[in-house]
Amino acid sequence: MNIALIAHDQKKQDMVTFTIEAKEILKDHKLYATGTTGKRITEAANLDVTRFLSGPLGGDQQIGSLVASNDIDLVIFFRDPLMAQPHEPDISALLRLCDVHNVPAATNPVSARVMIKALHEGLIPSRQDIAGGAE
Ligand SMILES: O=C(CO)COP(=O)(O)O
Repeated sequence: MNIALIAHDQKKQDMVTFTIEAKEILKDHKLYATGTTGKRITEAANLDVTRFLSGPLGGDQQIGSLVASNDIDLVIFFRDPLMAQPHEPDISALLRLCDVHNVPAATNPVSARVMIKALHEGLIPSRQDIAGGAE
């Protein structure tokens, strides 16, 4: 399965903690991340991550494009709800695409833990299996 991992600066430590905790599950999947988030995950959890641009430079949009083309099965995006981001439209667009294409998205650590458990138990459908259904 293809998993996108994204975290705003004040949430990056939460993402590092989450990925270390979920490493045994995450290592069997293909991981994608925005630039700095991916770097932190690779350094801290030693997981293989395909990195895109940093969020403010277009990374959210790059991941959004994968969501739109049915190439992402799960998005874990720890947003900072207390700080305005210069690329707010990109953030909203990415989460909007998750809803358009019915892709599960977790935006905080508790929902991410629930989601990763569901993934491990086979409860999250592969986009490739249902591709075409979202038109
Ligand atoms: O800004 C982001 C998501 O909106 C994350 O980008 P970075 O992972 O490069 O910090």
